[in-house]
Amino acid sequence: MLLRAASGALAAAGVGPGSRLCCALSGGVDSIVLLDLLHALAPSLGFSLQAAHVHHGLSAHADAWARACEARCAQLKVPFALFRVEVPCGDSEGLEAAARRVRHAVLDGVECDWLVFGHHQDDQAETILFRLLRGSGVRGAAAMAAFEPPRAARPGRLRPLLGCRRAAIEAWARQRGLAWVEDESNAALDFSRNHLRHRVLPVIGERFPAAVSTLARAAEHFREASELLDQLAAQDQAACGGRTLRRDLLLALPDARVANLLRWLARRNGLRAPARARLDEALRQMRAVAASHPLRVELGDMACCVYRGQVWLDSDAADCLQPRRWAGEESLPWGAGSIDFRPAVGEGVARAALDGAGSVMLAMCRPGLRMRLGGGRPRRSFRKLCQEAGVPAWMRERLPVLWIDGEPAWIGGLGVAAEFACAPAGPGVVPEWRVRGP
Ligand SMILES: Nc1ncnc2c1ncn2[C@@H]1O[C@H](COP(=O)(O)OP(=O)(O)OP(=O)(O)O)[C@@H](O)[C@H]1O
Repeated sequence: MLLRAASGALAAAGVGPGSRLCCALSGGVDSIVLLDLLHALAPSLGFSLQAAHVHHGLSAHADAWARACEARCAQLKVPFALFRVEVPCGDSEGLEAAARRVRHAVLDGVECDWLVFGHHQDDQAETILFRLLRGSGVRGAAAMAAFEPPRAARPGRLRPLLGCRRAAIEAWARQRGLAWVEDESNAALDFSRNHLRHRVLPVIGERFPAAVSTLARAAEHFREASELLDQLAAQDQAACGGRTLRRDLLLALPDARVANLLRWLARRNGLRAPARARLDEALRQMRAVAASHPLRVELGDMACCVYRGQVWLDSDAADCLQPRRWAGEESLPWGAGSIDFRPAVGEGVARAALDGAGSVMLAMCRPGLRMRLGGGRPRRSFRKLCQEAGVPAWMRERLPVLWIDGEPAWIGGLGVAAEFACAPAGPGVVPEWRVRGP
């Protein structure tokens, strides 16, 4: 039964000949059984198997767990990797959460297609209950996925035992005579999760004997709903103009859809989704101020920026705006956006000034920058130019400046310096700044 469930879950994720699996081995009964099952399935499904243990150094027994994992892998002739990590103390989310974050980060670096975890149905029920009690939304209530496909350089995640009960896993371990280690923290009732496991779920089970599988089923419904919300966010993003959103189109959407879209954008960029109250505040301000008013609202790991009719999420510290040499490229990256250089006639920077220059650099503003924007106009300081053009203070340090032999020739959002401007009907290059969210 357990073997069939695991094999079905692997097949559903497309695991087959050539797939490289790594069993995340804690040494506890769940992952010891998982390793046993994967080892049994590898020849018939044709995947290669390795195992990895993360040594957090937090428990007095940590060395013994690592040795037990290594010994079991040696018995099974499964290649084994041990990772020693340091868990930072004083994490705002607590030691357990910090350990989990460090563990996942190190496991993500394992050379494989799939990391395989021993989570089971009882874990799933505890997770959904725990998250609901913390007021989580649809996404959090979706709890854990049976599989998460590989992303960028990160291996995918598989949880082949997610449909299996803890009791069935323990029964398998006993029947096969497997040895495992007990994590003493699992018995400690002071952790909320353990409290749910040992105190709350048994009481619920007295009245609702199928509570664990029912809660796991509810998680699946939430997962479906969460996927639909993600699809809606992708559609809304496209309808609002793509990577940078058009303010007018975005604000034509109801609040709940704007919030859904901003959360989705944050997650897609590896940032923590902003708290509900911050999102509400961003929306309130966006709706309250005039369309032409620039705005920057902090949203935790990022900020929501509104400028010249565009809205984007900004996680870009100004110090990531690296100076770059321009040597005729069509486009250069600038923060999360780009500067595109468009050949033109009678506008932009004079081609001759660019071609004859010793160095053309794209960089931030430097102290003391002064520039004359038009023939008859006075030379002005950078601050004055920004004030006149209504560039908000938070935007100023991000403005790209094109420096020709150390002189400012163009400032993004402001214009071309009179000395470098292209003559009427002469060949020119127009730099175009494309602001984009992360
Ligand atoms: N120290 C470890 N080294 C390698 N894998 C581990 C380790 N600890 C846990 N795992 C893997 O994670 C699974 C879940 O473990 P556990 O329930 O202790 O973690 P969790 O914190 O509840 O979950 P998660 O780490 O996924 O958030 C285990 O079955 C195992 O596959």
